Amino acid sequence: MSIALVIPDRKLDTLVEKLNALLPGVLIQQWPDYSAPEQVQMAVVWKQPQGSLAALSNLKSLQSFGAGVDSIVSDPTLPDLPLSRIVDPALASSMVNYLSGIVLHYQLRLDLFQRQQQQKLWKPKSPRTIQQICLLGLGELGQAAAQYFLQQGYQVSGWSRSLKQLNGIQCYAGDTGFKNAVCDADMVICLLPLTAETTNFLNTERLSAFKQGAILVNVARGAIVDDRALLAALDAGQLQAACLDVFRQEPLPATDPYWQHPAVLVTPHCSAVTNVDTAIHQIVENYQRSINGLPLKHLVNRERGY
Ligand SMILES: NC(=O)C1=CN([C@@H]2O[C@H](COP(=O)(O)OP(=O)(O)OC[C@H]3O[C@@H](n4cnc5c(N)ncnc54)[C@H](OP(=O)(O)O)[C@@H]3O)[C@@H](O)[C@H]2O)C=CC1
Ligand SMILES: O=C(O)C(=O)CO
Repeated sequence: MSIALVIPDRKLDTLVEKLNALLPGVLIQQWPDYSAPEQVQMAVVWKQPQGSLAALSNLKSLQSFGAGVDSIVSDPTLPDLPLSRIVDPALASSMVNYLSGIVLHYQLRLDLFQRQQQQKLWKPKSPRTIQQICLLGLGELGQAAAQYFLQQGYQVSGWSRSLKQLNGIQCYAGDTGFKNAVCDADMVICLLPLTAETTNFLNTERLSAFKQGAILVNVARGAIVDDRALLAALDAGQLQAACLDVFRQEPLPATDPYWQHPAVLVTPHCSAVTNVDTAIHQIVENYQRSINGLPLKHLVNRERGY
């Protein structure tokens, strides 16, 4: 009985400690130093190197250590096994917290006042109007954010692959639905998964469907945005600002124009990080399900890629 952790570049002491406490007798092995790879039934994976699961000859299931699985399913050596992802109210609450802070940041014009401070410029201005917020993606995180903003009194629209019916939220799907979802929104928040369909999805044409002067917040994945199109839309004033938490290349290279752009707020992929204290329960439950031949919770649809 064993679990393998294939999570490079992260300190895993707390995760190992908690797994040992909750699953006594289960051997926790860490890539690349597997001691008994043939004993591993479940692998907990995040940005795993290609081939890192090859030695796990009796592997039954895969558990992502995060919510988005793009970096996992893009591995051509990934075995064709059930893959589950993290769905955790604590993750959703962390995302909602970040997004509520970002809305206030722009409403209070902190972006402008920060620039003015650099010039020692004392120039008061009344708050920005943010009345309608659009969520691209109405899944676990998108719906949590949509419900929060609705409770705060904003008008909320949302867009997803399949059409939803959510009280108080204007829901849309499909190509024409996209335009209707974004056209009146003062802020558009991207919470789509990165898949073949969503790569470079926010291109020139789609950004031009946004309301003039809208603000884009991307907390999903960098490659969903066509970076050149976004920079052009900002420079032309089609968009007023962009808050970016995720990037095509992370860490964001020092030469990237986003760092210096006056209309861009860069945060280092920190809006919702997996909380070991809460996510551990899903990992343990899925391990127990896996060894008992039960379906995992929060399975990824491998064909759709999310
Ligand atoms: N920055 C950060 O720290 C974090 C970022 N993330 C990112 O957030 C993403 C969303 O997470 P989560 O809410 O849990 O994901 P879900 O899978 O629960 O929701 C995804 C939503 O996107 C919609 N969608 C998928 N593909 C399309 C498409 N082609 N066109 C229109 N809508 C589409 C889905 O539609 P439908 O409902 O019809 O299936 C669904 O509503 C993750 O994939 C991850 O990349 C997650 C955690 C932290
Ligand atoms: O869980 C995810 O998908 C993340 O991006 C965590 O940072």
